[in-house]
Amino acid sequence: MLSSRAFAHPARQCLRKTAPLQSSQRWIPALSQARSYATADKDKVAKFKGTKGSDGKYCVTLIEGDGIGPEISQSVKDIFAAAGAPVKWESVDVTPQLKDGRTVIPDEAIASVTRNYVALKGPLATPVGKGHVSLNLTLRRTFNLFANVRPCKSIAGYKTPYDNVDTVLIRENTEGEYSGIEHVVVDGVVQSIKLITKDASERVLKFAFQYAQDVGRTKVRAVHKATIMKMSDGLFLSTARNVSKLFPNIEFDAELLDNTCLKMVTDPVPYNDKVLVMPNLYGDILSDMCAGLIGGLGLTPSGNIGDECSIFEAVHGSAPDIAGKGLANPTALLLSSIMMLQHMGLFEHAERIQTAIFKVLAEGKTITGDLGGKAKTHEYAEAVIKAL
Ligand SMILES: NC(=O)C1=CN([C@@H]2O[C@H](COP(=O)(O)OP(=O)(O)OC[C@H]3O[C@@H](n4cnc5c(N)ncnc54)[C@H](O)[C@@H]3O)[C@@H](O)[C@H]2O)C=CC1
Ligand SMILES: O=C(O)CCC(=O)C(=O)O
Ligand SMILES: [Mg+2]
Repeated sequence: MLSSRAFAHPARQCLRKTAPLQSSQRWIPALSQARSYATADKDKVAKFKGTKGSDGKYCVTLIEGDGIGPEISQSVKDIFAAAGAPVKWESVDVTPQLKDGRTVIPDEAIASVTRNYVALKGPLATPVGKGHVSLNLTLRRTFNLFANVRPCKSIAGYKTPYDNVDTVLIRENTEGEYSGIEHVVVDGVVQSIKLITKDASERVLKFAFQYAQDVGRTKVRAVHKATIMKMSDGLFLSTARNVSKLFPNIEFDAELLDNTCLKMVTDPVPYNDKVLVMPNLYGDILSDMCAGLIGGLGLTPSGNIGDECSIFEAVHGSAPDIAGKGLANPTALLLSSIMMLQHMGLFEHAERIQTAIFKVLAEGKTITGDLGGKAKTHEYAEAVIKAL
């Protein structure tokens, strides 16, 4: 495991001042367009964006998570309250339970997400080797959150060796190498099955093309390793080719994963007009790598999108090395909550909060240790509140 010091960006001393981002940064397409991803069931489509109560507030499920989760969740709660965002949090516990030998999420948590359609989630730790299966994966599977959208954009004012990074990765979120289907063949030999289905590939690929169209990206690129995994990645790739025919205005091509890694760390800018779509594990790894290009895991958000509900979370994990010390950077979870507000159609609140975040980051005076600053998590959150 990396220490926070080892993780700090090599360019952390090179902060420079520039103007905060002028234009709106929208990662989730506009409300009407995004509906085309959703189910044909009208009642469900209407609720997909969250439900407004009689008090004018949207009830959103909050899973604070492990490690740094409660600290960064507190920042989101404080900033939303100060910004007057019409969101009422419903906190739920997701301590895993064993039912018939399977890890399950407590019924109350499932009921809350089902009722609210929208959730914000802190990181959840997964034990290595023996122990419960990943709750992150369990949540994605339970709610059929088939597409994980992971944008990564350079932060104005925070200098890294890479300028103008603006990548979007869409990761298949329910199967692939994350299927967790493993068994011992004979003593000393284990087998892990990578499951790829046409149905799951097709739905994430359609989502990726639709997403590209909605956010004005002109190209979709499938990232694969069909040279080696000829059948599984082969199926993902052939499905991508078929789906591309439904979107004649979007250019489609494909690239081998290892080559993508090389090209991205050499020059990420050619990826700025594309949406990259890929099987589960590739998206997991590549999204951490992208975070490294812009200053680290403290900065990158994500959204797990399904047909009926969505869970927004940071790309990073529970960061046990810094947990409980007030050192965590809450920006990644905050930007995930901005994606959430955009998804809910609350664009004005999203814009106001993210403008304040980018202003504080660009000023560089009150930033957390991962970015080379000295501010504690709550001090950074207070600076954002002042900037609102
Ligand atoms: N979606 C989720 O909930 C995820 C959960 N995990 C779980 O998290 C646990 C820890 O995993 P690691 O490999 O250590 O990855 P990690 O992402 O938790 O941490 C990697 C490095 O990044 C730093 N870091 C991460 N988030 C940060 C933040 N907001 N501010 C400042 N520094 C930050 C950490 O201090 C650490 O040095 C594991 O149990 C893993 O299974 C890992 C990734 C995603
Ligand atoms: O569930 C986990 O333990 C890890 C998940 C993860 O790394 C991710 O979603 O990016
Ligand atoms: Mg990951």
